[in-house]
Amino acid sequence: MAAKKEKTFKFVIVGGGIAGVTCVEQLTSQIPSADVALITAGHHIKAVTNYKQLTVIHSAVKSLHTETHSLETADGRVFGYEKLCICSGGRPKLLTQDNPYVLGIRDTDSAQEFQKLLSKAKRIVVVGNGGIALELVYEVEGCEVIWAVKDKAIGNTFFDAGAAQFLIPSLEADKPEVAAPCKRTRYTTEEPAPGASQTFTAEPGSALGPDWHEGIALRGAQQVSRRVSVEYQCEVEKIFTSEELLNSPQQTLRPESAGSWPVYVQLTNGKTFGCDLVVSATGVVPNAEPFLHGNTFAVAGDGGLRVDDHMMTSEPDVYAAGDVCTACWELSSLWQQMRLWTQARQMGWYAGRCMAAHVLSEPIELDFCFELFSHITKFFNYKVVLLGKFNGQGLGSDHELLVRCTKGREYVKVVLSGGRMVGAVLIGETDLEETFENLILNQMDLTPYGEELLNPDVDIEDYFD
Ligand SMILES: Cc1cc2nc3c(=O)[nH]c(=O)nc-3n(C[C@H](O)[C@H](O)[C@H](O)COP(=O)(O)OP(=O)(O)OC[C@H]3O[C@@H](n4cnc5c(N)ncnc54)[C@H](O)[C@@H]3O)c2cc1C
Ligand SMILES: NC(=O)C1=CN([C@@H]2O[C@H](COP(=O)(O)OP(=O)(O)OC[C@H]3O[C@@H](n4cnc5c(N)ncnc54)[C@H](OP(=O)(O)O)[C@@H]3O)[C@@H](O)[C@H]2O)C=CC1
Repeated sequence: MAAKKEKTFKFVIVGGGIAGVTCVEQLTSQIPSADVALITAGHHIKAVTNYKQLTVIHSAVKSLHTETHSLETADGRVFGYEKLCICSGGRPKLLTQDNPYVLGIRDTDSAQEFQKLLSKAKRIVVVGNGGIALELVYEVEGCEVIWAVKDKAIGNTFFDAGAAQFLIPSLEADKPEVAAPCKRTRYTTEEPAPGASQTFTAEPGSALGPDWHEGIALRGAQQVSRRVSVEYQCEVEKIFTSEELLNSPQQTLRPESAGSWPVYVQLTNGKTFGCDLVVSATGVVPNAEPFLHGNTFAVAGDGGLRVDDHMMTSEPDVYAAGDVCTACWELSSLWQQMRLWTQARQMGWYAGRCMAAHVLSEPIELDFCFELFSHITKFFNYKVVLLGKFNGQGLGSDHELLVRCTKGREYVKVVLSGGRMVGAVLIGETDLEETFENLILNQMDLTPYGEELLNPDVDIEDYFD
């Protein structure tokens, strides 16, 4: 690299999302005198990073040179590092690039863009069957929603068909006046400090995370409340603009409909829908590219930087955490990676601890939070808790399920393998999460209890205390 290093920091963290900020917090608490730089492309950083030794640089990293331990930012500056942690997150894996009618939702800017376009929309098509789609189809009002999913049931990334069936009536009912309470710490974003170095580009900001739609009106241009039609087992065949459609020789639409919408989505089930906007809620791609060129990072099949049980990539002194990385250590049989806020925070925290431990030559073991998968969220105004191998992931036919369901109130599913609990899905106010978490962790043989385990007349909490 020709340019001279402006400064060499002990620690450099790239990315001001939850993973990067937690990593900084952990490093500065472990080694308060450490010289730390946070380099981030977005306008905002998550939460407060109020440490004297912290230098915040608002610019995107353009290239990384692991041999010289340096990186170059979009505004042409070069910084050196002793240890680096890449927390550059992910971006939406869009159905198609550069189509103004196809939108992904990731950060504040894209959510505002969606809100603006929605306010003029009468019909939108939502494609995808994961977290964003589940939240959107429930929250959007004043607009018809066509929801196209690949699977036989809704919410494939979180649920099985039973849970989906439990949830579906909520899409048809009116929303309750009072939303289920949120008992989680809320994070806010911080404006850049006055005078802080920054270049505003079209760079991605941090992912929105839990509760992102609270306080944002997701309202379309119609007088209807919620109206969702689900198109099952189909994918997008083609997306046309109105003009393309009118000029197309094989017109598949009814003539009266052609030309009345700005964009049309042809699905593999043979149906074509005109709409004002297509939301591509089709997953995330790790933001690893700026770091790859000229280096020899090991990259996982999903495009993430492979990390070991110390959050280290294959390049010396380079760590990674959050959505950009792929956990490639020998995983616990009860944990799997999902690109979630909680995991990004746990990884950032643990990466910070590992970096500090390595500098201080202290031993460090894989954190306990990677023992058991747990995720608490809210879908369709129900509290949802997912534990361990909640969908029998990787168990093949070697598992049995116990299910208890009360329509409109709760859905409880337990996954057992060899008589031991290995996962659970809890929807509604079940109060079972703590007991089940313990039963999964202690791997007690539950064979003697059989179906009694879910007997609503047995106070299971007392039973296993
Ligand atoms: C709409 C939405 C709702 C969600 N809801 C939930 C939820 O309810 N529960 C849950 O658990 N998870 C949820 N998630 C997922 C969760 O938000 C993410 O998994 C998590 O925030 C990822 O954090 P991160 O720090 O790894 O990445 P990000 O938040 O993406 O942060 C990456 C940071 O890196 C910066 N950056 C990127 N490239 C560069 C570069 N080249 N140079 C410098 N900086 C760079 C970005 O500006 C950003 O600051 C949601 C995600 C979305 C999009
Ligand atoms: N409450 C929560 O916990 C929330 C979490 N999130 C997180 O934010 C991130 C982004 O959310 P989201 O975009 O919904 O990602 P998800 O990974 O949750 O879901 C993506 C969905 O899109 C499907 N899909 C992928 N490609 C296509 C395609 N070409 N055509 C049709 N469907 C496709 C996937 O199916 P398949 O799985 O078969 O590939 C999957 O159903 C995720 O990491 C998610 O976990 C987001 C919102 C809320």
